[in-house]
Amino acid sequence: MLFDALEKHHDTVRDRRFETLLDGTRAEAFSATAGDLRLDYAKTNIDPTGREQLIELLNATGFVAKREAMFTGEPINETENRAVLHTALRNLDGDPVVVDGADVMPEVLGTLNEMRHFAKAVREGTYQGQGGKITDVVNIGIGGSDLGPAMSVKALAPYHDGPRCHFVSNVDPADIAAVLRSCDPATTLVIVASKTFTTIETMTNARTAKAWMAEVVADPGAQFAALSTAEDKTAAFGIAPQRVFGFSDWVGGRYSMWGPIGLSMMIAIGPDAFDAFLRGGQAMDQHFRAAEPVENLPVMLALVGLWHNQVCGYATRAVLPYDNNLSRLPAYLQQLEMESNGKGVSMDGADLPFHSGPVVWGEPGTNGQHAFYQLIHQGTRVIPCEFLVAARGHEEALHHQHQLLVANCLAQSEALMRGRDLDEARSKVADKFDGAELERQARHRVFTGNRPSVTLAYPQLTPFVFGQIIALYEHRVFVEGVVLGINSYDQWGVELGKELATALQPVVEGTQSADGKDGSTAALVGFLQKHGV
Ligand SMILES: O=P(O)(O)OC[C@H]1O[C@H](O)[C@H](O)[C@@H](O)[C@@H]1O
Repeated sequence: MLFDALEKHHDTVRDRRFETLLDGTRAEAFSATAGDLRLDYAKTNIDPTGREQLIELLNATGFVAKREAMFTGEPINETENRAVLHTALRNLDGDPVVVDGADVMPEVLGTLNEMRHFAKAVREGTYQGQGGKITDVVNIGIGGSDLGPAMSVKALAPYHDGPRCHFVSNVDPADIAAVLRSCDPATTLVIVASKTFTTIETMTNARTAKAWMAEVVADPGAQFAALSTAEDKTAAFGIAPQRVFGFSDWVGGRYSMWGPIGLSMMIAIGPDAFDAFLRGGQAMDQHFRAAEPVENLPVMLALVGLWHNQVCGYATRAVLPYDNNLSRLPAYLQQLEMESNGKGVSMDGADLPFHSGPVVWGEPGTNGQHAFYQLIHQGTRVIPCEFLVAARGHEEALHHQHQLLVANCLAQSEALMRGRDLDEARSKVADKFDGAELERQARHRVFTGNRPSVTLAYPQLTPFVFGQIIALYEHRVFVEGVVLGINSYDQWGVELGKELATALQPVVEGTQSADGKDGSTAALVGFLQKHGV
């Protein structure tokens, strides 16, 4: 089996204290830098042999050829027979990328230019709403058409000098109603972001927004823009072609914010800062494509992930940004990683003989410290943690607070590694208790330690650095997918629920009976109907 040798090796290192591995050279040897990023994975129990075995495993998968196949536009999304080319969206120098015999770059760069013109016009007021300059932008989308731009606008808040941006995703009317209540229809631009332009939540919200606008302005369609691969459908919705920004099916939804789906971000921070974001992604692409495995950040991040999930058996991964502007990063990564690598069969359709990708979750530090870190430190399950931390924030006058933030981040990874043994715990409470009570109290204060973490450090969350970070995570998903032998670029697992929801709608509305539904579903429908659904 794929991970047999690694599992055997794990048996030989599992009881070794991490801190005993940390001699004078390990911190450098078990970290990697690229561009502005430093990835430290020294606080794990991966030793030179383990790392060698992980790299051997990677090489045995034909990784180098597969990486090249992705960058050169081969249809590596085999179940949908599509190329996977989000990297082309940040290929700003325009080197040809050929799909089905044609270079896609002229069109990519052409659309990018159209976006720049439109974003500039919105920001400067040469494009206006029917009541004057645009004050608010409402992006209506879900999944990849929401999480990327919503997370980014928050991440790059210090660079936000355009109109206010709002994001509506949920079909729950509470979401759109709250946003629309805060906007003036005469000065609002609505962006309908949907790769397929069929997603029921997005289309429902888009119709609601159009009706809201139609109550006030004469031509609501004139204040709508669309981001989609389905230009026929955007026209049917009444959006003029000059405000439709198209892209191709080789851009996966969860990889799409580098192109038209990033329009709200571009309007918020301006085309130049958006370019810097793209340049950051491009710099990471160049690094990922060329660097040797041990120096390659996405490769090492992926191999560490595989070690923890598939070899050590740790089922989840906590992402803990000590950077409040990255508060939506965990949600974004949940889609990126879990929709990509949450698969039960390998590329050829056979059952996966090991676990697929981990559960990804998290919240920013220091907030999480006062909530769920208890379980990370003392719970019975080991949870590998990924810390993100900047040397500098953007609030120069409050730099001392930033230093406290950094100290907390470093303290957490140190505490997870070192722990606190019974002797130390005893000495902490020896002045308060004695005898059996001292023993009992001390045991509650023991930290086992040996809990792994990686830390991604960077100078400051600028658009350029942010681009590097996101591209790093994207390529990590690719590497993990290659080793697991799965297709990271489809998402059939979301289909069944969609189909059943469509079938259940008339049952919920009461125009169709619940007969034929399972007893639990029928009883829940009955309860909700009794209470007015
Ligand atoms: O952009 P859309 O076509 O509206 O799709 C929005 C989202 O919905 C789908 O169900 C997929 O699971 C996501 O990958 C996608 O990002």
